[in-house]
Amino acid sequence: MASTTPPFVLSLSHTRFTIPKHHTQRLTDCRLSFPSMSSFHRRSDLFPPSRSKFRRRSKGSIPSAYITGPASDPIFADNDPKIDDSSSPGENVQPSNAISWGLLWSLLGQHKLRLAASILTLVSCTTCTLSMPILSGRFFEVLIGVRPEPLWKLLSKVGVLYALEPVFTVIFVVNMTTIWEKVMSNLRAQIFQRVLIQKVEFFDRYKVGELTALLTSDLGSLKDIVSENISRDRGFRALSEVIGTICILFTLSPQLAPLLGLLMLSVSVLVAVYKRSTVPVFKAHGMAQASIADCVTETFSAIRTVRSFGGEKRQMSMFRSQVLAFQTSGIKLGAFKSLNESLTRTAVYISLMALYCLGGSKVKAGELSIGTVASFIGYTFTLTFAVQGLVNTFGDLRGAFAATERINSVLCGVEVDEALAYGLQRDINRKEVNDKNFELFFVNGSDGNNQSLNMHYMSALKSTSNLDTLVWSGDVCLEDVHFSYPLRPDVQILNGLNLTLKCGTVTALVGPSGAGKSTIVQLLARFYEPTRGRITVAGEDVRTFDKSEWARVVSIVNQEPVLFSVSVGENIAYGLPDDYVSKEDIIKAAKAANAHDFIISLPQGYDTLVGERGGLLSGGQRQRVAIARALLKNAPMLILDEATSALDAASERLVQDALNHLMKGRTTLVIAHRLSTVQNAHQIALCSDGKIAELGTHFELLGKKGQYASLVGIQRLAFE
Ligand SMILES: Nc1ncnc2c1ncn2[C@@H]1O[C@H](COP(=O)(O)OP(=O)(O)OP(=O)(O)O)[C@@H](O)[C@H]1O
Repeated sequence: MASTTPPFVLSLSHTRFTIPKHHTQRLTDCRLSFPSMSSFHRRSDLFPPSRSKFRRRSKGSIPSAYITGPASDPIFADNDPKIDDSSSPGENVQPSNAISWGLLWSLLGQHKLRLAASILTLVSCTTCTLSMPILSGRFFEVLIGVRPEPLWKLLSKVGVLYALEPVFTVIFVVNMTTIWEKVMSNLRAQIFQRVLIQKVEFFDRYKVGELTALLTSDLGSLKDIVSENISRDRGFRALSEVIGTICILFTLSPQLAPLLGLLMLSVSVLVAVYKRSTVPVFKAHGMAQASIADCVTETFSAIRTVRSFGGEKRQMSMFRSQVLAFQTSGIKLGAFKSLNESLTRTAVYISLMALYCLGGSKVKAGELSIGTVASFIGYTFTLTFAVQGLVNTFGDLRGAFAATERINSVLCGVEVDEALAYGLQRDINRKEVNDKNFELFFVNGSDGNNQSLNMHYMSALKSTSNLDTLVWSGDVCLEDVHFSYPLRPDVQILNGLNLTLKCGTVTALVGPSGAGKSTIVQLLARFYEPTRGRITVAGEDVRTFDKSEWARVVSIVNQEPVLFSVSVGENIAYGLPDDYVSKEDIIKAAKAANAHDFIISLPQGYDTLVGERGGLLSGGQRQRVAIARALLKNAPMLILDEATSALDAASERLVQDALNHLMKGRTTLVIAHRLSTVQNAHQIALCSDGKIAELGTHFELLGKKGQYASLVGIQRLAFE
């Protein structure tokens, strides 16, 4: 389909941009962080739109289109996921846990050598520790002359143990810390990725603060389970000491050991029963903490609104109640913890008393040597600390389990956006990708924890058509589209909507507030999928393309473009987040977006930081940076959702100029309340009651004297 310049587009034929002949490797060196301007390199191509160059995947690369059902000429890799034709995406998907034992094992499995070293050193330092009471007993026996061993020999053995124990401890702690830090980094990356690939409705459901808490405090308590439990009296060491001590006690005195063993068993049962009752307290504490984070995030992200309404006192009072709730749950938690410790101590004191009474009488009766009782006393103390430490560890474990359950309940898996996850996983798996950027997201032996979810998405691959080509050359059609938002399934927003966005032309979408215009944008952007009907491009259902591929062919500029808190240049370069972008290309894009002049007048030019969400720039400046970003992206389809409505007349003119440039030759959908701004569009669609009620050019619709004509009349009156 031929591309035509809309009549209202200012002629910019004098502006021409060179198209670099070569294509640089896409994704070869993915730039996930934002390098400074000086490190930007050449990108593959640049605006203006040219259908002769398609910078995306070359033929023969990984296929990107799939359909369910039989395929005439399927081109797919053996390891592409398939489902039988009867099941649709999402059907029969078993919720899978974000954190599972399997995943933890795979992550730990990457550190086999270190694990082996840890186990060896754990056994060694426990052996040292547990040998000491035996030597102490012998020491007393040597002193009172019942043991014929030279004192210097005994002392040198003690000296060697004292020297070795700290060395083994250091090796054990260093190895355990290293393993767990690495495992946690992997896990954090996995969870981040898992959140990132959720469907958009997931983000409608959960607040940013809740999601932040998952990745910070909840994963933090999982991290603490090892970092806080590698000291002598905690965790594995405590466990090995308890087991070792009980074994030694049985060897030393089969008569005394059962009593102490029984006492230990009682302690464990008591503690276990007690701990079961504390799970809700841990959960409540975690949730109270998440609420605080939530309140803080909400307050500071809306600080201007808070200021403008004088809402400080209200926010303070909200914060106060969250903090008090956290405090109450913390105190309750503390009480449970301390009670737990006291219980342990009391039980161990009882065992010591039992030892004094029983052991003492056996020594008097000549059935037990004094050295053995002395060793027993030493072991009872070892047990005291070890059992106490174990109970603390169980407490931490409870917290970690509660946190894991929270993470798993939020990320239960059924809301994963498979069309996104699948494409992303394949991009990451591609050989060209710089592995260093993604190594944290890999788990040995599997593609992370999303593999099974993706197995339900697609069946057979139909074509490898270049999506870029399709969008540059074909119409985009909404066919009998029905839609209701997942969080409000009863409210039908679109009701059999049909609309064709002709290739290379401008379609304006107008209509009363709440009619569903922005919803159409969200569907075109594939933030949501239609509940019935379909969206096609050049006749192909868009659902047959993975979403990351789709994202590359659609640019959206809306009323409130979001900038990242990096430099202006880096924000523009975000148009091609996977590519290196040269400074010249950025400047070229900025010039075309009427942004260059204001950018160079900023203190550090293109390196000037724009502040959080671009707050250090004016609305018009933000808008032009967003347009430059879209120009750099050079996507064949463009969506302008009220892109100029928040601007004053001067800014609007500059932005409109830039937009006209951007729209040239692209399939464009413009949403505007001010009808004067869209009257030159190739076609105007009036959306009402979830359908397109009227369609035609400005004059055709005026001639119909329908809803559009009356809207124009109302706006004209308002203007006059
Ligand atoms: N994420 C969401 N979840 C549930 N309902 C939503 C969501 N977003 C929008 N809606 C609802 O969908 C309906 C259509 O909203 P939409 O934003 O598409 O209208 P619009 O025509 O763009 O309105 P306006 O011109 O005022 O921007 C509204 O009733 C709105 O409340």
